[in-house]
Amino acid sequence: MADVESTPGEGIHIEGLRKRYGRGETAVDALKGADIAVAAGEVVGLVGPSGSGKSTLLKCLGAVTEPSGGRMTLGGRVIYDEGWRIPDLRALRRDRIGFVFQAPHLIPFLNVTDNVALLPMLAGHANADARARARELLEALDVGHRAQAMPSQLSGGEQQRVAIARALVSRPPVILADEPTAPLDSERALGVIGILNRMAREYRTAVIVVTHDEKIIPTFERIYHIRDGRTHEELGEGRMST
Ligand SMILES: Nc1ncnc2c1ncn2[C@@H]1O[C@H](COP(=O)(O)OP(=O)(O)OP(=O)(O)O)[C@@H](O)[C@H]1O
Repeated sequence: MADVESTPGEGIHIEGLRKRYGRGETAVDALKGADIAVAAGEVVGLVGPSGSGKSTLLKCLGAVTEPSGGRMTLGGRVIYDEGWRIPDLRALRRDRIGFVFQAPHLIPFLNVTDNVALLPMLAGHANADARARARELLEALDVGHRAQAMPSQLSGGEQQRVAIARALVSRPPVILADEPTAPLDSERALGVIGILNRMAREYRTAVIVVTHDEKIIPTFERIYHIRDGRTHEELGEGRMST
């Protein structure tokens, strides 16, 4: 949408991504060469022990922290390339990256539709268009009947679906989900992963799920393990049924 143009539907790719915090003797190399390729429509897992660099990688992927080196392309557009970066990372975050967190973080004084429509409205889209797009997504996520409700009137699972609608509203080429199922029981956790798989396919979005959750790890076809700042790809059990 808005300021950042790209070819939609080409996923996210990083090569040799590095991140050093600080300098001199106290410098920490949190990422030493991370490689990830997620195609449009694909959902992958990202797992790793504490301190391995997961949060740093997620922040770089989400254009929250700039890497020290390496390359990233998103939706067919180069974002970072060995010290160079696109000028407007804020517009990129707003328009081209969807975030889903452990807690839904809905705005309590806006109804469900406006929670989903808020970002495109702030980005300058007509309110009616943004709300129509929000309602379409809420329908697709089976919460269309709650479109006028306030967040506090929704169940936890409904709130998480609204948060997924909000992440998709700008049709981002990538969604970054940080422990999206941690507080949920098995059935609800698998429900959320099922929805992310369905939405990835329908909206041609690449989805990266950072997780420790043993309930959902068997659902991934591919998993990136991060250890000591480097990624290793493994085939998962991929027992997804959506
Ligand atoms: N702002 C920072 N300044 C200096 N070092 C940092 C900073 N942020 C993270 N680190 C270091 O970088 C390394 C990777 O940290 P990161 O937070 O990415 O790990 P993580 O895998 O997300 O861990 P956890 O699962 O415990 O959150 C760690 O050694 C950490 O101490």
